[in-house]
Amino acid sequence: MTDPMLRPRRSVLYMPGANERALEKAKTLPADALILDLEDSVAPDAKAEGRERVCEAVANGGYGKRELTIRVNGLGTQWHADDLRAVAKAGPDAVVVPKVNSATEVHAIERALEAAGAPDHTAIWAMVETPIAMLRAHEIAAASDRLTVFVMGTNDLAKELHAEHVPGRAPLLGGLSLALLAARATGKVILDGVYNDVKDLDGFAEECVQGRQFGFDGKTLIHPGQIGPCNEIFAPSEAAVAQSRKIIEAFEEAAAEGRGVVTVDGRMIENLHVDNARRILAVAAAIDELGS
Ligand SMILES: CC(C)(COP(=O)(O)OP(=O)(O)OC[C@H]1O[C@@H](n2cnc3c(N)ncnc32)[C@H](O)[C@@H]1OP(=O)(O)O)[C@@H](O)C(=O)NCCC(=O)NCCSC(=O)C[C@H](O)C(=O)O
Ligand SMILES: [Mg+2]
Repeated sequence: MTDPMLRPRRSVLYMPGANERALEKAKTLPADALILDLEDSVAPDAKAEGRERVCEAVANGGYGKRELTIRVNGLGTQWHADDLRAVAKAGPDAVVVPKVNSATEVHAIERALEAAGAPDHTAIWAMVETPIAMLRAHEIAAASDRLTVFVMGTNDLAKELHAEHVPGRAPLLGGLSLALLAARATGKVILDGVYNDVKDLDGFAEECVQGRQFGFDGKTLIHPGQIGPCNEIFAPSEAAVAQSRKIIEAFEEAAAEGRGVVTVDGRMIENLHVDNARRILAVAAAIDELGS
């Protein structure tokens, strides 16, 4: 794959790091990426055991092409430093750090990974999930090249805002937009937050469509049943791929005749639409490559 930023991250499944059955089951699930969690889903008494278990899972492998990440406990917790040291040794594709609130914190994480000898391929995925992180989203995203992905923490954000979870997510839209603006301005990938009602697949699909329309690259998930619909919704549709090919072809024909603008199906097409069509084809090709 040419561009690591184009790696498919439609479906990114969290699983409790202390749950051996889930860690094993994940090897067969069609998620693009996995987050082996040491934070919210692991009880304080099980943190040390969970840490050992997820690091062992990464070292043993068996997850195929799925991108493998570990979510550590947050800065300022009693587990953070030990988690980072263990993760640096295990060398997953990324370390997911919750509640990142400033560029200074990103630099501290970066230094800790370097000091612990983390391999270069272990990226930082920063969770943005507090009001201050929304207001500082750009400084956080721009703080490091090692930070490649923003992950929305919409449960924590709603909690901090004293907001209610409602269909359409009106109370969260300001924060989602700020994080998206920051991610796009700095060339980072950005993943939408989780949908808590694992039985409500209609509501889940609606939220996936909303996330895709907003511009998110994919969504974080909590249950295997959410993977299939999420993969489908975040992949370019056959119609979008066909339309992209048509746009590129029509524009190239026009350009050969010295024209910089053309219409396709009655709509104006300029260079920027062609760039977008090429991006859609590249995303579709990366998804095909993953499946092969
Ligand atoms: C939400 C769950 C607690 C539901 O669990 P359960 O009722 O046991 O589910 P099922 O009986 O339907 O499970 C069916 C089988 O699937 C396996 N399973 C379930 N979830 C996962 C998973 N996430 N990864 C892998 N495998 C999974 C079960 O083991 C069953 O397998 P089998 O027995 O072989 O049939 C549960 O789904 C769960 O724990 N989900 C993850 C919770 C989690 O990780 N939470 C933390 C991340 S979300 C977050 O932190 C939010 C963020 O920070 C924010 O602020 O927004
Ligand atoms: Mg959270």
